[in-house]
Amino acid sequence: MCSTILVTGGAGYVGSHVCLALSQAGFTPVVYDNLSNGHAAFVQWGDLEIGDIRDGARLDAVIARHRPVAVLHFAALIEVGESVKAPGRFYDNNVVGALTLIEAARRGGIGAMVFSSTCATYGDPVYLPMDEAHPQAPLTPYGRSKLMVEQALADYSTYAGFRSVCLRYFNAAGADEEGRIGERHHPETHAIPLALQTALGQRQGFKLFGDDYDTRDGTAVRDYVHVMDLADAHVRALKYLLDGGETTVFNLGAGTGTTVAELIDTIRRTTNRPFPVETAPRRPGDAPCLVADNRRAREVLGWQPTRTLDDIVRTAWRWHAAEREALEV
Ligand SMILES: NC(=O)c1ccc[n+]([C@@H]2O[C@H](COP(=O)([O-])OP(=O)(O)OC[C@H]3O[C@@H](n4cnc5c(N)ncnc54)[C@H](O)[C@@H]3O)[C@@H](O)[C@H]2O)c1
Ligand SMILES: O=c1ccn([C@@H]2O[C@H](COP(=O)(O)OP(=O)(O)O[C@H]3O[C@H](CO)[C@H](O)[C@H](O)[C@H]3O)[C@@H](O)[C@H]2O)c(=O)[nH]1
Repeated sequence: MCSTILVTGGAGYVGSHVCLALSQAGFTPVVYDNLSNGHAAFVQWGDLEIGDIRDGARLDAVIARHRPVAVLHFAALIEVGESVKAPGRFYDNNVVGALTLIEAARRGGIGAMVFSSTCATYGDPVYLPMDEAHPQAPLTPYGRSKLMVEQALADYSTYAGFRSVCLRYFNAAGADEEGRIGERHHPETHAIPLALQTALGQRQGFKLFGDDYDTRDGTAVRDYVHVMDLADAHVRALKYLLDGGETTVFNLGAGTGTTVAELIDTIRRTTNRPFPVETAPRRPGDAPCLVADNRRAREVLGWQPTRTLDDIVRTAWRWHAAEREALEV
């Protein structure tokens, strides 16, 4: 089997790791990315086609050239804080872009898509852990842009026979075991890379946002899932669709909650560097606790997250330390 898969946003963090997993599973990824936040050097397992998902004609040409059998759609603007400042950019890129892509896929004879959604579509938790039936009330334009695409995909399935799997990630983290690719966001807002860059001396100190939450140590709880476990789930979701599976949604989280204080302890232990941490006010829009109920992905896809928080921090540390070294050369 060497079916070609169109991977939008495949030059970014999660998409590049999924390309690695696709190639290991015998698929041929073709990355479609405008490189606004991606890196050509992350495209190592197939061709790179530079283009924007809002450019239907360019998509038509790429689909005609490579004849993919399905689309994995990662391309999006992802910064939650930016989305509050510039909602129009997010709706244009994430919603108009997704609709343009779906239409191009259909014109090109593609009948299935795996879509990167997020736990941010749930908003504040009503109950924990959160399953896929949890109410969806996003707190930001970013989360709402993702929910709108989920809803459009549901209608495309019902009324046009275009099948999809929406994968709602919790906190993607970690890196390729061999250090070939990793997390490189500009600007970086995620806790793990920021703490590791502080441990490396690239940042002054780590700001811990809020120690007055109603959690076991007062800091916010998140569900960190290794990016290669996420990648494995994408390959499974793709095979599910190629086998004729019907449109559905899965949570992708490890199912375990970690507080920010516990995360910092793990990072200090792994790096063996006692970097400075300063408590700061809560970050606006942050939920106190987000943990996935991942039973559905386990049962339907046979998915099993196998990497621990230690694996996440170890692989991320290796990646960020190598990035730091590269800067010194
Ligand atoms: N990182 C996380 O923890 C997380 C959590 C939940 C959901 N997600 C979702 O996963 C997906 C990937 O996230 P990531 O962390 O890898 O982000 P990323 O910024 O590293 O990757 C996104 C990629 O999409 C490309 N892109 C953006 N807009 C484009 C456009 N209009 N046309 C073509 N390419 C475009 C960027 O250049 C980049 O390579 C996103 O859809 C994001 O919303 C990520
Ligand atoms: O410098 C920092 C950065 C983060 N945090 C804390 O660490 C936890 C994790 O924060 P991240 O920014 O790493 O991740 P989020 O949970 O905010 O974000 C995740 O969920 C978002 C939606 O809520 C988006 O989907 C995003 O892409 C995804 O990583 C939060 O409690 C946050 O307040 C800090 O204390 N200091």
